[in-house]
Amino acid sequence: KDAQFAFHAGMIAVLAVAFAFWRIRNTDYSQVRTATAPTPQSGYADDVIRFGVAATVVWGIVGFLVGLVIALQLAFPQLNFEPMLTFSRLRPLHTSAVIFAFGGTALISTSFYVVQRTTGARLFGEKLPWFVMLGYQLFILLAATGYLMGQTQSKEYAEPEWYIDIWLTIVWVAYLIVFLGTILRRKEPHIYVANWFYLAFIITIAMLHIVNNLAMPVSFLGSKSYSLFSGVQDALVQWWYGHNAVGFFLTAGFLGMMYYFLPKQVERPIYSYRLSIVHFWSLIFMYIWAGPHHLHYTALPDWAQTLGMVFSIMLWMPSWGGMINGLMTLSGAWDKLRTDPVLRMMVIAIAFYGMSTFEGPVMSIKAVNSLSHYTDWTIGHVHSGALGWNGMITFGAIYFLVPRLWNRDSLYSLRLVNWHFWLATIGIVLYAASMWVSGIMQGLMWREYDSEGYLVYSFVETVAPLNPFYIIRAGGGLLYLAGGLLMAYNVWRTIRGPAASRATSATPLQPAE
Ligand code: HEM
Ligand code: HEM
Ligand SMILES: [Cu+2]
Repeated sequence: KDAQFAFHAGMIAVLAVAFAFWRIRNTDYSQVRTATAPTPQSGYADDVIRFGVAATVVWGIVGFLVGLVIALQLAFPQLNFEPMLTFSRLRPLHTSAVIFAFGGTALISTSFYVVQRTTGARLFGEKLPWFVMLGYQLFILLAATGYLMGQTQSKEYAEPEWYIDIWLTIVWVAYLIVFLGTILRRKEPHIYVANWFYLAFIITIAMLHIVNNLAMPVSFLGSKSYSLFSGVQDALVQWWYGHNAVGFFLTAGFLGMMYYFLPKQVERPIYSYRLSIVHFWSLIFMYIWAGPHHLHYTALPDWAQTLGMVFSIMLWMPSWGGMINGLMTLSGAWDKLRTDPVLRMMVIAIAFYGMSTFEGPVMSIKAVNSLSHYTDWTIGHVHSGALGWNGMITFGAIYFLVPRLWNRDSLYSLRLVNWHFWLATIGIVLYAASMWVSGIMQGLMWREYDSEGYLVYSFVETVAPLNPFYIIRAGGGLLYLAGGLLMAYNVWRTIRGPAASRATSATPLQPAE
């Protein structure tokens, strides 16, 4: 019925034919004819993780690059010259590329790594993990090409249309089966806390995704659909989803990453295992109620807004429980920060996690939100969490994983890691600081009245002064992107470099770590 649907159908047809050819060329027919069962694989399933780690690096670069482009488009509107590449289409491309492509692929890859190492079991299913990984990449490609063609169902962070949502649901259920199946096969009676965080992320995202995307397609051969909800109910469901995407995708999943890679890198056990359990349960029970802080001063009933505010403020405690647990894991080993740039990356991630989860509860207070809402302050808050916490902890995990997955003695260059660290950190500071200034300025100008009760500034007069700050923000983004490119080079050289001196090419199953 429409060009977007036709394009996606064609794209899937081409990929399916290519996959069929690949299968035919790579099938061992001698085995088929003699009907011998393929030899069961032993050791950890790491191929799929190697693919995922490489894809994470690529998606990171793409996402940061598109971020830089839209930052420049806000500073220099003349850059909106081509309909497919306008700000309105590239913005969802950016948010999906960084959150779902970069963050999601990092979460799937690290969860596959962590669950095997902490259970002493091989990933459940031989082909299923590959189905999850490649199926998820297909979801990203469908979403991204859809945005460029102008497709959206107008729900932030849930823009793809119904058929892409259904595909993601299938992939996500397979992900749950792989993860749970591996846990059920564990050789270790105890389930390490990182797996709890990953599991909470997988289950909750499934629930949020399905409910928020309930919709009726106009035609089964067209892309347009209508949401099951309307009006304020639609808004509430959308921000229940949006806020918990932050809580479970960008927080719980990445805490799973922290709880494995940080103790491994410091070579110390987690500071307090009891604290990790307490803050896990309080985090997941509180996050789910805080969504209405995105709808302050809207048609949402007042009591619901206050409820969202109260739960947001309470969230401060479980959030900082995670931060304190991470930082205190370093007690007695702080000197390692001087020599280990990978550890430094993880620690600054935790510091930014603490900062953005302090800022968030403050912004959820209705009096503060009346100033910050709709302004660049929100954008600054988003990126101190996203660049500082999600970005940095992922970089740390990548630097940890690459030498181990490709069986190398060490990374190609620790000096480059150090450069990456400083470029990214200065980039974040420029980004967050410029957005605080422009955001608060914007908020104050919008609410300034003269003695007769008239607004002092017209809207356009509040836009013009933002320009210098948008240029500073783009500068910060450029530094962050440059750091990402150094990482890509470092990862590439590590993979191309010589194999480890103690060569053990296949990773055998080891007792749970
Ligand atoms: C080079 C780095 C980056 C740059 C230059 C950049 C730039 C931008 C820009 C210009 C916007 C639109 C702001 C507006 O509409 O006023 C934006 C939005 C957004 N970005 Fe980034 N970004 C970067 C990295 C990231 C990363 C790594 C993440 C997540 C992991 C992220 C998540 C988001 C989100 C969630 C939004 C939407 C915010 C909202 O609607 O409140 N960004 N980014
Ligand atoms: C206790 C933790 C947190 C609380 C209570 C919180 C609270 C808030 C509040 C009040 C807003 C502004 C809503 C508005 O005025 O429209 C907001 C926006 C946002 N926050 Fe947080 N935040 C927290 C942590 C984080 C973290 C760690 C991240 C990222 C990793 C994050 C990502 C976002 C995003 C993406 C938005 C923009 C949503 C949008 O309008 O598109 N938050 N948060
Ligand atoms: Cu929220």
